[in-house]
Amino acid sequence: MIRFENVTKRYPRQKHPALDDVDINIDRGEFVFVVGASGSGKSTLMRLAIREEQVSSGRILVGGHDLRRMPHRKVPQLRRQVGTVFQDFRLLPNKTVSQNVAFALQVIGRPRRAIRALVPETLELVGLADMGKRFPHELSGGEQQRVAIARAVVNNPPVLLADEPTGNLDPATSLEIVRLIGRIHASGTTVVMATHDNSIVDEMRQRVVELEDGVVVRDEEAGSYVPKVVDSRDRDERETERAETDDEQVDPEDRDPMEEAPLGEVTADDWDMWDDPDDPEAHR
Ligand SMILES: Nc1ncnc2c1ncn2[C@@H]1O[C@H](COP(=O)(O)OP(=O)(O)OP(=O)(O)O)[C@@H](O)[C@H]1O
Repeated sequence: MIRFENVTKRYPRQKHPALDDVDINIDRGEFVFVVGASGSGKSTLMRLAIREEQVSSGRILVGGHDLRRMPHRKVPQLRRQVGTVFQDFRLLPNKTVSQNVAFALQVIGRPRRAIRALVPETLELVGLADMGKRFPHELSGGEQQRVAIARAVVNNPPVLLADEPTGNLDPATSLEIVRLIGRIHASGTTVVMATHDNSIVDEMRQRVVELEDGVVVRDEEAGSYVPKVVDSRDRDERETERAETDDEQVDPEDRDPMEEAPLGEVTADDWDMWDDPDDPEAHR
């Protein structure tokens, strides 16, 4: 379903690659935790999988489609097949809970009748049946994350990517969120979740891929996670390196030429691309 083949990602002017020769094969229906210390490359892996970034070398296949060769106009189509959830929820503050979830369907042109049915159904799935009329600021962090999850799955994508979805939540709420994602997985969705929260990894007992400085150092079925204590000098050096880069202007030459395409560009016939009958890889 998602295949990273010898993937290396170098950011401009960084001494070390963020990902270095990474090989991971995620089959349809799997639940995979991507773990590792801060800066190990987890978010980079996620961003590459939705083509927010491009690989420096190697290739990534999602549903059999080589992301390097995917035309720009197909990127919104890819992102409709891969629901995403982030640490900071990213809800639209001026829209209600229902409107936030409905918006994900409106931008892809789903008919009003379908939206009216799907939104309450999905809010019920995430345990927010009675909160459709509230605004994000009237919700707890855990509730906001449930809305974000509802928005990510309302279109029933085959894949859910969650990048530190519990990073802003207390331990009890984190567990509720990861159990909710577990239920979504049980209904057939392939889930990839980046985290450095060992308690949720240990609770779920799913496959664990561990990154260290951009390299896969462990790939284990039903794994657990014992975070390594990072030498504070190493961490300080890395943070300084990152800060120096952030201060610099990015040369336009170094920018990803495939900037994010607006979701509104998607047309109905783009759906065909996902299940390409001529593509032997598409159903892996
Ligand atoms: N846009 C960027 N430009 C330059 N370097 C970057 C960029 N994004 C990430 N990096 C560098 O790539 C490496 C991997 O970062 P990444 O954000 O993928 O790690 P992470 O494991 O997700 O960390 P965290 O858990 O703190 O989010 C780090 O050294 C980081 O400084």
